[in-house]
Amino acid sequence: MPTILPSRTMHGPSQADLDILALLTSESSALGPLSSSQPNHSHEHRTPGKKRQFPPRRESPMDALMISAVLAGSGPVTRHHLNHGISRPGAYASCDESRPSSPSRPPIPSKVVMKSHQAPRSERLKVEQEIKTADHVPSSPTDDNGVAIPSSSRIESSPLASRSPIANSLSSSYGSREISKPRRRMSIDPTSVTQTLQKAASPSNTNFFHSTQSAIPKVPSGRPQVRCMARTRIPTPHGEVFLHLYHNSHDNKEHLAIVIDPIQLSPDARARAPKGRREIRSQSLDERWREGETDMERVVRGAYVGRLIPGSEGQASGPQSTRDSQRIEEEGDVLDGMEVVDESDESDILPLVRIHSECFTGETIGSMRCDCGEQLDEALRLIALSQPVPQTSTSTFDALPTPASSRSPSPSATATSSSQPLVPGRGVVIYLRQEGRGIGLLEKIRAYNLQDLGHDTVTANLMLGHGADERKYNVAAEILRDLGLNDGIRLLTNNPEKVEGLAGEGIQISERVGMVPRDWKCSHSSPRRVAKDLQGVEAEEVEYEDWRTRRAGVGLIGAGAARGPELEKYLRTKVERMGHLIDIPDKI
Ligand SMILES: Nc1nc2c(ncn2[C@@H]2O[C@H](COP(=O)(O)OP(=O)(O)OP(=O)(O)O)[C@@H](O)[C@H]2O)c(=O)[nH]1
Repeated sequence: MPTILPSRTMHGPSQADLDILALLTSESSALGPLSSSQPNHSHEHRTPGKKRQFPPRRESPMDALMISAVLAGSGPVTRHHLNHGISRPGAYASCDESRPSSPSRPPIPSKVVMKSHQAPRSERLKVEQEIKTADHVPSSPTDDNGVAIPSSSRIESSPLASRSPIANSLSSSYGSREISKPRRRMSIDPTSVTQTLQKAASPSNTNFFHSTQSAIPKVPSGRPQVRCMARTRIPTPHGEVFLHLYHNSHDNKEHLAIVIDPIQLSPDARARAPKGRREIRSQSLDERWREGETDMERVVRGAYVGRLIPGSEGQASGPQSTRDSQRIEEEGDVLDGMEVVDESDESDILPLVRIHSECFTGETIGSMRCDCGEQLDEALRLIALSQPVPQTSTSTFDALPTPASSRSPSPSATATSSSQPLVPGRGVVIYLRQEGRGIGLLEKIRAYNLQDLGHDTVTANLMLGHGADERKYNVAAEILRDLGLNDGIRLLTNNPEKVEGLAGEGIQISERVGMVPRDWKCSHSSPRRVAKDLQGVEAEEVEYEDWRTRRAGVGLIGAGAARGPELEKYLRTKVERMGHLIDIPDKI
């Protein structure tokens, strides 16, 4: 009877099949022997009680990447294809694939193909060399003061123009990402200004602007120098503010000033403010940084007036002295040899100032170990609050701390109780990077653990070998001076050391305003308790005021949802332009 062979046997293995089988099962195979060809350990000589000896493990030179690529029929792959991707054209574009607006997209092949994003190293080095040569400017141009203008400060008309054809062609074939290095086109990084300042600074100020980041900053003997490097408008729950970033010659921290000055932003606020009110502006930002700087350079660093409008070029500010004399001339205050009316004498509220020290835990993760987050929020709210102009001149107020002044009413209380017309609030939060009262975050975290063992904040600091409070206020004083806020401010604090520290640096503090925790305000002025005795609309109003005080800001963790057209645009851009993995809802 004929034997019925399985179909595979009927066709019989080809010579190629047999060769592959031989290769895979041989001892020298890269994949190692198959189980059927495992060495038979039963033949090994085994001494009783001794562990069995296995031959040394052989690492396969093949890896999953290679195997899957080979199986997908993508041609030769080696493990040295670092930075080469296995990708289908159109990969990462799952949304785009279904988009009707991309009909020109080529059909997606089912086969995976290898696509190199990188040229061979020798060619890449060649391109880099080309670019370096193209960027090299043999003789550095100088500004009018003879100070060399570094390449970072020059506007380059056409960065690719001076490259050789080979660099340009390689640039296009490899994509600009690989070959173009980040380049600055405007003098927003004022290296030349640094040099100018270094000239002006005392010889000991060689670390000004920290040209060597790793160097331990030297503390100059005199007052620290500060410079506002940039400012920008930020919309907040308390209105729009101008964030100023400062560098200084004392430490290598970037301290900040959050300026609230609505007259710079809204004609309505300007109209409501007393006529002589001056804008709070940084002198160091507004001054000329180098000869020939352009308006656009000034606008980009924030030295502009009013607000920036999309599509416009912005109106660059002039150096402050020029602006002031221009303003006086425009307003007709200078009349040949006649009396000059100083409008600044007109009654106005003094700027409210808060010197705030950084607190990552309180401000970022909403730690309830301290009220720093709330204080920051509350300070901005109080500064932005419209208030009546005080009846008596504040300049006669005793500024120095007294027990009575620590209970000084907050501006909100004054604002709501008075029937006087209100003027827009103004002032600044100086945000000092003095985490943990100057000991830094690491040490503060350690201090928290000691506090968890029962010690208070001061003892914990001392146990770690620190002072109870290691903060200084000299940089803050210089920032206030730069903003023109050194001759009469209201200081928002309960901390007498701050008052003394600032006064010692020459800042004239006309009044101290208490920084009352919101919860205390609620329970001590007891709107809820009062509400219990009230009925109807009145009770609702008191309760609403209580809620409003507690939830004054929406920026803090757990305090509510941030919302607004600018935030919406920001989120949309992240999704549409930057590929963030989140769907934009139909209706925001
Ligand atoms: N070392 C240490 N620092 C803390 C602790 N809790 C908060 N801080 C820091 O304290 C600083 C805030 O200082 P506070 O003493 O709360 O307040 P203040 O600014 O001196 O005083 P006010 O102006 O009245 O608010 C921030 O830098 C916080 O990081 C703590 O437990 N230990």
